[in-house]
Amino acid sequence: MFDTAFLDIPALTGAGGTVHLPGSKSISNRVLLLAALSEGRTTVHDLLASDDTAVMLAALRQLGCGVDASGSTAVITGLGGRAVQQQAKLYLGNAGTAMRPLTAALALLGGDFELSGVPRMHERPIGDLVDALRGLGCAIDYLGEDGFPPLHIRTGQLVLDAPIRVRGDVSSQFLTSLLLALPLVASREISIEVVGELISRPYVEITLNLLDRFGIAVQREGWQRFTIPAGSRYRSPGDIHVEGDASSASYFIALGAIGAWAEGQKGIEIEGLGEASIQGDIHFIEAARQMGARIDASANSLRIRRGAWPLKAIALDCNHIPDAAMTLAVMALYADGTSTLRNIASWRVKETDRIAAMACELRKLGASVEEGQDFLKVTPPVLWQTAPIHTYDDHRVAMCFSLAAFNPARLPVRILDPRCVGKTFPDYFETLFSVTRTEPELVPVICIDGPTASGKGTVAAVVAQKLGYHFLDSGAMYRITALAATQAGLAIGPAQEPAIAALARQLPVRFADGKVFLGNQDVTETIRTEEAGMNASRVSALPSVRLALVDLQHGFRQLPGLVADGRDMGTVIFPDAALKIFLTASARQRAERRYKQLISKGISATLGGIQQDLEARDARDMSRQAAPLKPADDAALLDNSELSIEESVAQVLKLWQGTRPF
Ligand SMILES: Nc1ncnc2c1ncn2[C@@H]1O[C@H](COP(=O)(O)OP(=O)(O)OP(=O)(O)O)[C@@H](O)[C@H]1O
Ligand SMILES: Nc1ccn([C@@H]2O[C@H](COP(=O)(O)O)[C@@H](O)[C@H]2O)c(=O)n1
Repeated sequence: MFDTAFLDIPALTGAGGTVHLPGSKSISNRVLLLAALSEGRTTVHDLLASDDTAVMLAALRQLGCGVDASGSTAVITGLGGRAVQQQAKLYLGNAGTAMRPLTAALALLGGDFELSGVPRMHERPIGDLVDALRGLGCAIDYLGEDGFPPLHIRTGQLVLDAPIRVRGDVSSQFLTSLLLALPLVASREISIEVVGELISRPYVEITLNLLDRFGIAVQREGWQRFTIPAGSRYRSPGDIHVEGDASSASYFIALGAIGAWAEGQKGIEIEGLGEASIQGDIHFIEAARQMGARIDASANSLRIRRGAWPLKAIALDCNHIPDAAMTLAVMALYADGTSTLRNIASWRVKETDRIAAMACELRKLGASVEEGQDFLKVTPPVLWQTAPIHTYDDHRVAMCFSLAAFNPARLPVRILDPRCVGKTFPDYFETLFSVTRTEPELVPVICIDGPTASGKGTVAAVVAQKLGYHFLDSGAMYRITALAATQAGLAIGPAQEPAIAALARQLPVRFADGKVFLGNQDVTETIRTEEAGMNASRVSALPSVRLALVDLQHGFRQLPGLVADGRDMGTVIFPDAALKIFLTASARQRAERRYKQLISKGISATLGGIQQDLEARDARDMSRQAAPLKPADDAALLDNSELSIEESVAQVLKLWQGTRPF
């Protein structure tokens, strides 16, 4: 997951590859609750591991439920219809799929519970559900504003002899919550009557489908009346599989429709989700087809390719695909006219006011947008612009706007707070980058060159981490080559140059979990000695060795960007880098830093000896024929003798920001 303040996505030019989707959020949290209410153990496979499921699992644990979760599998030992803990304070983040059903279940079970969430959760209405539950005799108080969480639930006096009435036109989750919870008290037949037009019906269909899997056969009369038969009891199915998230699929379906693919590629393939899905958002494929996407669908997989281009503008009632429809709003940027998305009033009470949010952010890109209480009209930009995209702690806003990176103006897109995708798709951006491509020159590179122990590696690694970029420690390549040569019995010098270059071309180097491997050998520490540095300096003076390592270094230039440190990053390897820094410090300072570094590792050294060594190494690096150490003509010079690491990093980031179009 990108845990950075922002993520800059370079302009993207193509898409192709296979996507494995995370499990559906809607199914995951419903299944967890049903498993918790059932007797016995349920093994949930392919469970979504995300912020929303994490809060549900934590709440179930607090209620005394057995939870053994690891990766995408969770074994739930159910409560069998009663909360073991009669008292708990549950924090439910921004997970509507946890807040609403748990409110209903705990109100019916009775006890003393407080349910709260993030500030936005306290702005999301729950009054219609509370009214319906109060009508049954449940005791629920508002701890803040009336109609909104946080809530205090106590034991009430249930009266179940009349049909329960609930509004269906604000959120279908109120009906879903009652349907999931009422079997707890179904000693007699219980009916629910929906007041108003029921929205987001496909989500209610998911609920009915899953209730059926857990032994509850709800009878339905149209979309107005639902009856839970007398004597209904939750029965664990034992094992249950969660299908891939259809709403999350929408970004990759759009990607297939927008991104041209290379000759011979099959477009975007999505596995684990197809026409047999029980999720309403699977109908997004029909909308995408209307816009021009070519989609081949089987029961459990989808293949998407670009069809009509530009996409065709649409006018669509999106009530049946409320979440995935946000993706259409961004696809509309690539359409041949104005697209209208209607019947989307429910967007206003989601993680954020999504109509307002989408309108505001689409305008930043240059689109003309008309916004109504329940519709959005999007006309593509005449002139594309770029600006930081605010994401409102809403995972879908963040994921949708990544698609703007295909803009014809080839502008990068900045997504603020990319971590918010953790709600449903923690690895969204990694997955995106694994199936997109761009021209190498569009992948930004920051080069930090300079003499030994100036702090290049330290600063470069922190800058890379703050930007979510890849990191190339090019010095390690020479250190490893020198080690490989020594291990092969080759004397480091011109006589063995062809043999060492041959070794370098095939160097079996691997970087994993902060470690460096030469073949299967962990050489992380071995290459860090002063002797290894000196050998690296000698080997790096051999021109054909340098040449042999060029492709390996170019290979690090991957989406979304690269920070590379070394001696010739800006002058030779990445001459087109967007930012080049030449980082220096006085020889005395550098010797002191290296001295402290070695002493802290338990390696004995003298300050004088170190200063002599590093000056000798710098002299050789600067005087060699091939790619000598020197600032690139367009490099910014940064002397950090008097700067801390944090100050050096801040300086680099400031210079970097100066190169960005945001
Ligand atoms: N202001 C500073 N900026 C960067 N590093 C600093 C600073 N002050 C102290 N250091 C320390 O200096 C030491 C040397 O830094 P680092 O290894 O990053 O240098 P380098 O230039 O990459 O060296 P080499 O070229 O030998 O790999 C580290 O222990 C680092 O923590
Ligand atoms: N781009 C580079 C990087 C390093 N070298 C040589 O390798 C030696 C070790 O580098 P460290 O950054 O790990 O200290 C260095 O002294 C250089 O001789 C290089 O030539 N080009």
